[in-house]
Amino acid sequence: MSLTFNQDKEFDIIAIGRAAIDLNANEYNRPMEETMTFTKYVGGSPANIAIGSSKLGLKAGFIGKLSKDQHGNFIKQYMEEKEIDTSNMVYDTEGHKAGLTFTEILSPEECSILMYRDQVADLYLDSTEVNEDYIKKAKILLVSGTALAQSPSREAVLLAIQYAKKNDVKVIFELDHRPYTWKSAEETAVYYSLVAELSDVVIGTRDEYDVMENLDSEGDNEKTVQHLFQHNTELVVIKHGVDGSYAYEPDGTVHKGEAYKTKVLKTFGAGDSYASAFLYALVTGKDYETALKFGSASASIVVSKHSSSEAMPTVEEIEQLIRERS
Ligand SMILES: Nc1ncnc2c1ncn2[C@@H]1O[C@H](COP(=O)(O)OP(=O)(O)O)[C@@H](O)[C@H]1O
Ligand SMILES: O=C(O)C[C@@H](O)[C@H](O)C(=O)COP(=O)(O)O
Repeated sequence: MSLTFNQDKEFDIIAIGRAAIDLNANEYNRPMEETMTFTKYVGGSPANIAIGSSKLGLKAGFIGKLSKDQHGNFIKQYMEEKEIDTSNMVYDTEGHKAGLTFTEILSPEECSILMYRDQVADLYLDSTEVNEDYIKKAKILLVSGTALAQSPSREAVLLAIQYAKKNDVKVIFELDHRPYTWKSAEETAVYYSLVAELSDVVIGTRDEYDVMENLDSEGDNEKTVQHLFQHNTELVVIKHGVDGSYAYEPDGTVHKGEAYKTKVLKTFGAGDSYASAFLYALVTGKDYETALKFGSASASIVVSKHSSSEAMPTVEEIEQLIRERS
């Protein structure tokens, strides 16, 4: 049984949350202390997913707040160049800045990100800036967990979810846990659980589900999915890095997705590229096994490249990789 989407909707996906700046180390395979130059890309998990979706041919929109400066302008211009609707991206008027993510590539397997997110504009998105008439036009509302970290963004996202559920819009919750802006593990677990239980699809790594369940050790996938299926969830995706990923259905069916090995330049970007291609496959009516392949292939392509957003692949690139590895 596959998820169904209202095909009469104008947008395939509307994402809500941060659109920020990635600054990826040019001198890599060394500590960031030794990196002297960076390349600037648009970043922010929901923005990356919207960009990836648009590159795959989906009609994508975005709800978010931008800094009123050159960074905000760069983000908006880039997303418009990628044919994302930015009519519901608003500029901050209180001097809040764009989120900056500096990336460190110590080695292909050892990467870390340094996020500057204090008082960032995206967390000041207000409920009055969330438009029901916009959200109702979408097949999917993509919610990023980090947007729940602080008010007023938190309430804006909860309102967006209410609008989605009222208007036959599927809610996809990408857990996207970034500890930097949360006050406590307990608070994170409360809001992650609340939103996951409201969502039609939940996507995350095993570690992120452990955060949602406030566990000190690795949790059990079966227990995770059984809890979520007692609520509104129709599909649970649990990612395990290079070990692959699983898609769980309420009837007990489990689908396994293998990672496609590649020459890794950096490990970040995997999750956002995975999500955009996985959702592309779902929205275009492919089965879950194919959706897992699309997600894994997209991630494999992006981890072999320098950026997350700019590196998002086309359908042809994904299908070619799947064919080559079959
Ligand atoms: N080193 C890698 N090589 C190839 N594919 C990878 C690699 N790391 C991750 N992937 C793919 O990307 C998916 C998501 O990666 P994962 O690390 O689980 O999520 P996130 O990037 O959100 O932390 C994995 O299930 C796998 O298919
Ligand atoms: O989400 C962010 O703010 C940072 C991203 O822009 C960055 O590209 C990244 O870390 C993506 O990693 P992923 O979650 O593995 O896709």
